[in-house]
Amino acid sequence: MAFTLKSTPTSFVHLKKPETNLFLRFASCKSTVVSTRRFAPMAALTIAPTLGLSDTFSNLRKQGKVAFIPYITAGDPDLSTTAEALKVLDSCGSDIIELGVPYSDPLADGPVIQAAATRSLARGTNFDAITSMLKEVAPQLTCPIALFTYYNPILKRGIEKFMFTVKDSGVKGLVVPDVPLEESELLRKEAFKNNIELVLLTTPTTPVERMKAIVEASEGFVYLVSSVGVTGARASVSDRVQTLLQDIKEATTKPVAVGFGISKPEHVKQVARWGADGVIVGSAMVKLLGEANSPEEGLKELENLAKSLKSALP
Ligand SMILES: O=P(O)(O)OC[C@@H](O)[C@@H](O)c1c[nH]c2ccccc12
Repeated sequence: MAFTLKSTPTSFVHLKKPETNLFLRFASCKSTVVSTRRFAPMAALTIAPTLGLSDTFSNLRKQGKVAFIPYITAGDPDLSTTAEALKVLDSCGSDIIELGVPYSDPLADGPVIQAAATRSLARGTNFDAITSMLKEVAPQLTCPIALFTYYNPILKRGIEKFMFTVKDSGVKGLVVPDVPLEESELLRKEAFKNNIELVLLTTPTTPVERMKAIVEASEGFVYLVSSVGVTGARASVSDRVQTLLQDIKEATTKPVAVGFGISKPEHVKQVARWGADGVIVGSAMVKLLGEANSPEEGLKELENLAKSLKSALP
């Protein structure tokens, strides 16, 4: 389904007609004419439907590229800044954006993302406001959104209702870090019914047989948690990631993205060299956005970090 552009988004204009494909990125990063042929007059302004997670990775694999996947917390510092941040991250070349639903008991999160969730909830951010914002913004993005939520908010809303709302908002993927594999069957069924790719996570302490089952069940990509503990920027990425990636790639041809602790260009270079198909960066992004003196300052710093990490990737 092609979307008619309601208004030219600040960050991206994708003009597409059968005989003309003018692909321009007017971005706060920089205006890059990626590829252009003769521009037929009166081209219909349409946004091509966003690809899903798997298709995004297969396109990148064909180009020998590694996915840049930033994570931010919805509603921190506020939802309108989140909407702008999504456009900035998209225009800086993000391949997938992980958008976190703030939760009061984020067990796997370190202090930066916990604080972001607290600030967002204190402002009254809720699931309905997030999905309404996404319904407006997602069609303006070229990269897919993977919604990130803990399991409890899904159960509270009801899996079927939750999944329908997520699909209706234009989201293409879902990351649920604390759903036990044994309980994920219904979630996976509903996700599949709604054409949502449910991403599962494996960790350095996951037994090999369990890792194989997780990898088999995961859709879109496999999330490899790089280190034990909670989220948060680390000084370096554990070199255990190299062997963990090898073990997973012996078990599947599905793309594997690595997260936890990645915050610098040298980190993303290292993880890409080890064979990751994608790198996920959360806390370092969230800190800049949520702890800035103003939303404008936070968006500018977010853009600078996103550009430096993206340019460090093949
Ligand atoms: O923040 P980090 O260390 O860059 O890690 C990514 C992480 O933020 C994101 O993927 C995420 C946010 N909350 C989580 C909870 C569990 C697993 C992953 C996450």
